[in-house]
Amino acid sequence: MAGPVDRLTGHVGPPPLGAAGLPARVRRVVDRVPPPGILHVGLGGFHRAHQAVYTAGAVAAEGGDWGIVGAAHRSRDVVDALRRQAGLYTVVTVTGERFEPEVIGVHAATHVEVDEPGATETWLADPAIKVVTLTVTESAYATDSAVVQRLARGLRRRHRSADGAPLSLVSCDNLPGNGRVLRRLVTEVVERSDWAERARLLSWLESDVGFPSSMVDRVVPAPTPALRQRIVERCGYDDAAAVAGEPYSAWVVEDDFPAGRPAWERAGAVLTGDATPYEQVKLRLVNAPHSLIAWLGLLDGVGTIAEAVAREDIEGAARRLMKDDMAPTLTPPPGLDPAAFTEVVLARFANTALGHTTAQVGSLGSVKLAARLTPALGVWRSRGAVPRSAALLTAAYLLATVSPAGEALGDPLGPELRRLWADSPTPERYARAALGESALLPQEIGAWGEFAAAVTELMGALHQHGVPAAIRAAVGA
Ligand SMILES: NC(=O)C1=CN([C@@H]2O[C@H](COP(=O)(O)OP(=O)(O)OC[C@H]3O[C@@H](n4cnc5c(N)ncnc54)[C@H](O)[C@@H]3O)[C@@H](O)[C@H]2O)C=CC1
Ligand SMILES: O=P(O)(O)OC[C@H]1O[C@](O)(CO)[C@@H](O)[C@@H]1O
Repeated sequence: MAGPVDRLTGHVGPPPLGAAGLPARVRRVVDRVPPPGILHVGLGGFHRAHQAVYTAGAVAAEGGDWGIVGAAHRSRDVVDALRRQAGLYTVVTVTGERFEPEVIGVHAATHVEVDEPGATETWLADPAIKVVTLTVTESAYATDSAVVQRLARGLRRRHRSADGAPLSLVSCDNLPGNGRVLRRLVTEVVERSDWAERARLLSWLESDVGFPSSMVDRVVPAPTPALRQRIVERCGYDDAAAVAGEPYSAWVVEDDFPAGRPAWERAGAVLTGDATPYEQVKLRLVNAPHSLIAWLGLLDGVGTIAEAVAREDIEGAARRLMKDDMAPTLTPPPGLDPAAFTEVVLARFANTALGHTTAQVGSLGSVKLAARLTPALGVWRSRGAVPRSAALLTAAYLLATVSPAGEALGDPLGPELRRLWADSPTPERYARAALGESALLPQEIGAWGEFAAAVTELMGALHQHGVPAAIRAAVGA
């Protein structure tokens, strides 16, 4: 089938995905979209290239009614595309040499929450839904967030109308103990409510609702128009919901599913009793260096993670952060060697085909630092030793946020930090104000004099002498 005709040029565009059969080189993972069994909140790129891929693999291997209902928050783009494409979209695995498209078709329904208020709650109350997954960014984890409020209301409806059918909610955001955090937040919303059935609802949450923690890992940059164009060229169809990701992918999930789950292990996921050691490794040996590379790169005007890590000084700084300051705070899961893992991570970041921008990884800095850095700092403080690369990470964040690139990073603390910088535009005064007064680090760490001194010194080096000199000052390299 031909695609749309351009009214000005008469040019016939490529057909949309789903309008005709797939080219032989593009595999469709599941033959038919399964009936709904999972509700996913946050229909972003990561979900499409991670949890949906594992679910497609599980359904292909073992079947099951595990179709996904995808809830987008505000943007219609992905929902409209998936509706047009009968739930199909392409995930392309990319490296410099590889371009491997696969078509996923597990989304049974989609909606946009702001356009269809109540739709997420209605699905949550439906006993066909046995699992809820979430990728809503770290900043949505607060009792007053729309996501958490909506989940609490939906669970209340389920408790009433579906006779309390059990289910599990799986956070797939990068937070330590993400399942426990989510359980605590939902519980707090119910506790503070004036709902008459509050006590019964709380005991049902305790007994019948699982909140497994999970470790998620795959670099999935925001999709670009260039990716869409490449798919037209390579696959012969247009796909407005396509997404690209690296070959590496991991998912470790606590096996707490009272109503059952897809056979995700058949697609490579690890089901475990405790995801904590995996989460710690992920946050400290993947996310923390990712952030350091992003902020150092941003300070030097470097656009992508791959370009930044191609610089020997920045790669060296990331390696030292992992080796000196992060690995010694970990109890890794059996079989994981932090030194070998470090090299795997650096090679992943060097993937030039991803085009993962320093601005994307550098966004929402204060929220990410709380998950990626603060717990390790607590360990160092109790040992009485100052982690120098972690101080460089903090200094790079603080300066990048007040740099010309800073405003676009969308950090909730950004406006306050820019005000502090405007009031005290020297590294010394700014560092003191930022570490002392803001909610950047918990008070006990913000008030850790030796760490603050190292941050101040390294911010001075970054500001006056630039990135390479500051890296040398941090670790003597
Ligand atoms: N992109 C990646 O490589 C990885 C992402 N993640 C996690 O997934 C999260 C999302 O990443 P992407 O999908 O790449 O980002 P994205 O920007 O493509 O998607 C974010 C999604 O979150 C939704 N969202 C944000 N605030 C919301 C709210 N208040 N209510 C409902 N939905 C809300 C948005 O609608 C959007 O669908 C990350 O913040 C991270 O926690 C984890 C590992 C890898
Ligand atoms: O969340 P960020 O910092 O934008 O980074 C992109 C993603 O790449 C990863 O580090 C790789 O899994 C994710 O954890 C992270 O979310």
